[in-house]
Amino acid sequence: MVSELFADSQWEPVDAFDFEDVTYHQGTEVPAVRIAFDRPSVRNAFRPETVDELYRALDHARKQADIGCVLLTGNGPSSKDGGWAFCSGGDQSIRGDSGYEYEDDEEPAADQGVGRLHILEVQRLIRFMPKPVICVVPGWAAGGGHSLHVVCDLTLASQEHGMFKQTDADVASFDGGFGSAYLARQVGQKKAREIFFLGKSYDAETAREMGMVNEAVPHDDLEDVALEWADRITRKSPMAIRMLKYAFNMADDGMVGQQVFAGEATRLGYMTDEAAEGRNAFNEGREPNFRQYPWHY
Ligand SMILES: CC(C)(COP(=O)(O)OP(=O)(O)OC[C@H]1O[C@@H](n2cnc3c(N)ncnc32)[C@H](O)[C@@H]1OP(=O)(O)O)[C@@H](O)C(=O)NCCC(=O)NCCSC(=O)CCC(=O)c1ccccc1C(=O)O
Repeated sequence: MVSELFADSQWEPVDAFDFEDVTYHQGTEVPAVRIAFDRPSVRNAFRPETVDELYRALDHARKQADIGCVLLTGNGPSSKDGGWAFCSGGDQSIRGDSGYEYEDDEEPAADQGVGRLHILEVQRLIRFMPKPVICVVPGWAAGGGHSLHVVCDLTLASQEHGMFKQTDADVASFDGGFGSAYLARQVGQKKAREIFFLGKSYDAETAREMGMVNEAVPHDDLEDVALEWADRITRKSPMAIRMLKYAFNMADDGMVGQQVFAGEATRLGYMTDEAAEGRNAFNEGREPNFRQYPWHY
């Protein structure tokens, strides 16, 4: 069993990968993928191997032209105590003095003498990928897991088990990027500071009222609703959804946000006759005739 909430008939495994710490499935009817942390006995805490696999799955999903939406979730419940989690952040049991350490000494990064903090690369991948990522929270979203939910485009949470808690300051960690600054955009400065400084736990309904969760839904319906949302999104114009995501990002992402948005605008520009005229004129060694194109207003 992948997870108690997993609907077998809706998904098939993505065969290209043989992951240990995450599961990766593609929709049978909806053009979406489901990527899930698969370490329920430690509340889906991530170790460097988990982050590598997560990155590879997300990057694969990013490049699939027939996939329009990513569901990011956590498998469960824990066979030890029945507890549910989306993700409880970095696995503290393998945290070294400068970051999280690989168990396998053969890993190229393992012999460089510093631990890994590359969950931030995953955050950037989620932020910049040209399709919505929905965080599906069946239990705890804590520490770096809380930050991951913050950076996702949308968050759906289990009414009964969804719990949100920022523990970074308890373990001397601090997400000074999206996990805090973008959170403040969602819930406001006072609440964001409360979440980090006090480290209180918030249930799904409270998190929704605060503005960091889109909807709290009955636990048993959580993945069905997530798939319905993915179905709804993927019936819309891919170009419009992509441009909207980048437009939403741009206000907070500075020149990088502008660059990402402008890159997509350039792609759209390249698709015009006007752009073809510029290219053809150069290749044919002649002056471009741009006078044939209107100055739109
Ligand atoms: C999530 C909890 C609140 C859940 O509480 P509860 O339901 O009571 O379960 P427990 O009994 O505590 O846990 C069950 C079981 O799981 C183990 N476990 C849970 N979380 C972790 C973890 N993060 N690492 C290792 N193990 C974990 C726990 O020990 C139990 O094991 P048993 O053997 O059964 O006893 C609660 O579990 C909790 O508070 N967990 C810790 C949350 C936490 O502090 N996470 C780390 C925050 S720091 C971080 O995530 C760094 C992320 C990062 O890489 C980063 C890097 C650079 C900049 C920023 C960041 C960033 O912060 O994002």
